[in-house]
Amino acid sequence: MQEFDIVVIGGGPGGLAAAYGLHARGMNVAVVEKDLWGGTCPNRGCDPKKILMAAVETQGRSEALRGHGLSGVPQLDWPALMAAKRAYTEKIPDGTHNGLQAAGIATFHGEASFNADGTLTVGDNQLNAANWIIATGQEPRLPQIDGQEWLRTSNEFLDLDNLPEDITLMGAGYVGVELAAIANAAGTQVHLVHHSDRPLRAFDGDLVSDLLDRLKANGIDVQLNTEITQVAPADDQYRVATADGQSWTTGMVFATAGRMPVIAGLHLDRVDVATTAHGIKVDGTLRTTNPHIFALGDVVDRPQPKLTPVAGFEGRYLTETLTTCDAPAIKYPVIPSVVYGKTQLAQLGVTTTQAAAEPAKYRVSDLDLTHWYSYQRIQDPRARIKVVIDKTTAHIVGAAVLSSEAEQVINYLDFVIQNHMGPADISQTITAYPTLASDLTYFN
Ligand SMILES: Cc1cc2nc3c(=O)[nH]c(=O)nc-3n(C[C@H](O)[C@H](O)[C@H](O)COP(=O)(O)OP(=O)(O)OC[C@H]3O[C@@H](n4cnc5c(N)ncnc54)[C@H](O)[C@@H]3O)c2cc1C
Ligand SMILES: NC(=O)c1ccc[n+]([C@@H]2O[C@H](COP(=O)([O-])OP(=O)(O)OC[C@H]3O[C@@H](n4cnc5c(N)ncnc54)[C@H](O)[C@@H]3O)[C@@H](O)[C@H]2O)c1
Repeated sequence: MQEFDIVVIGGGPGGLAAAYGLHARGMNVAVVEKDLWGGTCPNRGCDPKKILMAAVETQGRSEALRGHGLSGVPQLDWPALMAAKRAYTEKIPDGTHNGLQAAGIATFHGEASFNADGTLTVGDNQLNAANWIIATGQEPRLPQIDGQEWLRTSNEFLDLDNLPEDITLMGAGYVGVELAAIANAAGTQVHLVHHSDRPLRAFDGDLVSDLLDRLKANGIDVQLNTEITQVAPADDQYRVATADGQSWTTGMVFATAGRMPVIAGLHLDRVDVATTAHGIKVDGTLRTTNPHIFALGDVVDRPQPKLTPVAGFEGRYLTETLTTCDAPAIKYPVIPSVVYGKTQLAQLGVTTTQAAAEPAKYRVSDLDLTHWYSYQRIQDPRARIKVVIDKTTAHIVGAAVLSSEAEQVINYLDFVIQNHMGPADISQTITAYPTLASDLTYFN
């Protein structure tokens, strides 16, 4: 039996933030990882996706300027792009593992599973700890359809040697919309199929509608209110059938219908850790129903979006709380979410839906930015922002942004909101002109 102060299960961004923080505070820490050191984000999530997106964004910017000073459109070279992605991702697992070892954090590779006496088995190793942190993340959910075994996921998409000429994506959430944008830019015919009339529910409805219009304008076959019921092999392709009687042949079908918590192999029932369909139940201090077991990151059932910076924030929170007495409950700052692509959709703080429900408290200004100088300069085909302002304080408290630059604008507004500023405060600052930051003065 090997004894530790803390054992962290899961070597992704959340688990690693906690492990490094607790080790720096003098704790004897071990991390267990069953698959790739570094977890989803750098191996098969945010980072590889954003490497592919660099080519997508550049193509989008060039397309927009065609006839306005540029001619031709750069084409994606998939094998070269995949080589660039792999040059980054292939170093992640060893680099992460070496970093932990160099820091003096114990590492175990294998699937962690709790025993009835509260200890942990990892392969031939038995571990015991004063406290435990579960940071096992999420994995793709495969819808229960006829032919489920033929469905691929984002894991495979982000490592394809060759992209088929035609693909079908089942679900238009974050993953579905982003993979659609990548494949579309690479010249593939994309069918983006969503079962309801309202994808990306957490985002502003008008802006989602604008985004879907952009995807359609780029040639993506967006099908709403469409349920795929069957996928079957057809020669070297697949035949897709829907509940409303449609069918088509496609090169590959990807399940982009959501992700689910990775808890199956942990045997949480043996240590009285309660779960829901959305993940592990925790209280305000990220403590599970077992007082010595904490959970953080994607595997937790909580309303905050499941994103890398949120997992890292929770890791840093546990670093503080597990080394202090009477820690206060976790308090999240505003959390920006971005769906990436040639056109990006971003969201932060009080939503336009919340604002509409409390008209006495909030007002929303809806600005079409398409003809503003910043967007005309780059010929952005669609740019729009909705800013939520608290009527009492005149502070900006929320925003929804659609444009090829939304990721930048939402981060500026993040600082504005964190610093309790409104248009009057912004007008007292001087930013470089003409830039996206100098536009902030006009968002009132
Ligand atoms: C395609 C895609 C794109 C994304 N893009 C973005 C983005 O642009 N921005 C963003 O902020 N977020 C993005 N995300 C989400 C982001 O990847 C996650 O929020 C983040 O990785 C969560 O970190 P985590 O540490 O909670 O879990 P993970 O990173 O999933 O790490 C959990 C680790 O635990 C390990 N594990 C599981 N069970 C066990 C066990 N029993 N024993 C030992 N180890 C175990 C797993 O192998 C895994 O390595 C994306 C996700 C996907 C899938
Ligand atoms: N840019 C980013 O920050 C980014 C990118 C990718 C993933 N993520 C994170 O990963 C999480 C998971 O993303 P996701 O896209 O897998 O899930 P998601 O929940 O965002 O979207 C899945 C969508 O598929 C729909 N769906 C479910 N079953 C379906 C079916 N049978 N047919 C068609 N549609 C169906 C759901 O209604 C949902 O709208 C996100 O919530 C986000 O936190 C973030």
